[in-house]
Amino acid sequence: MLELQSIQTDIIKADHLTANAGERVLLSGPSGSGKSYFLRILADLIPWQGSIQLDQQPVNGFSGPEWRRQVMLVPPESHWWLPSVGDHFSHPRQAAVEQLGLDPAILGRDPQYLSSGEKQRLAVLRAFDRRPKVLLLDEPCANLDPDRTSLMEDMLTGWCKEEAGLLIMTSHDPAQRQRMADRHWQIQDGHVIDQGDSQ
Ligand SMILES: Nc1ncnc2c1ncn2[C@@H]1O[C@H](COP(=O)(O)OP(=O)(O)OP(=O)(O)O)[C@@H](O)[C@H]1O
Repeated sequence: MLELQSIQTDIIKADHLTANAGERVLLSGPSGSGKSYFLRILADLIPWQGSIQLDQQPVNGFSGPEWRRQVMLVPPESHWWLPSVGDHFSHPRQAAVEQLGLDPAILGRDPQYLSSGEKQRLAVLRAFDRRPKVLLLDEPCANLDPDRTSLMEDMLTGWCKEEAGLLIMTSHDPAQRQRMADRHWQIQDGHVIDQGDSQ
């Protein structure tokens, strides 16, 4: 589904990586190794050389906005620009909001008063609404306690299964990798290496 070949920038290299629909790929590496940067390459937000294909179609076969709708990055700091949280969703999301451990009344609130963890969970739900094929998440559980982390992991796993979506997420947590990873990509000395399903 997603295939990368000979990716090269000043900071990151990747020889050949593939990931399939429905998979959960966990991206690890030391702090500052380039995990967030690599997600930005996949979203075609920074210059890079090489080849990235989605369903055998190269990036340049898509307009920029269409590529980023299909290969969607949710950064750790999400942006909210409408008066209430619910205004950002195309259809009612009460059930999903509850599944993430949030009070559905949050949909009526002003986004500027949300906590980091609330914003993080709602940003993922908002991304689901746009039906991406690939979801790129930068530490989606960074601001969540263990219970909410577990709810988020269940929701992400459900999305991969139900939508045949490909999830690529960064994580510093080996236990999370053990729970979630169908495939483990690791950044070592500037190279992104597929460690298979090794935990
Ligand atoms: N657009 C860019 N151009 C050049 N260098 C960049 C760019 N974006 C990030 N960097 C640099 O790339 C390096 C890796 O940063 P990045 O944020 O990707 O690390 P990370 O692995 O996600 O770290 P952490 O685990 O601490 O979040 C940093 O030195 C950063 O300054």
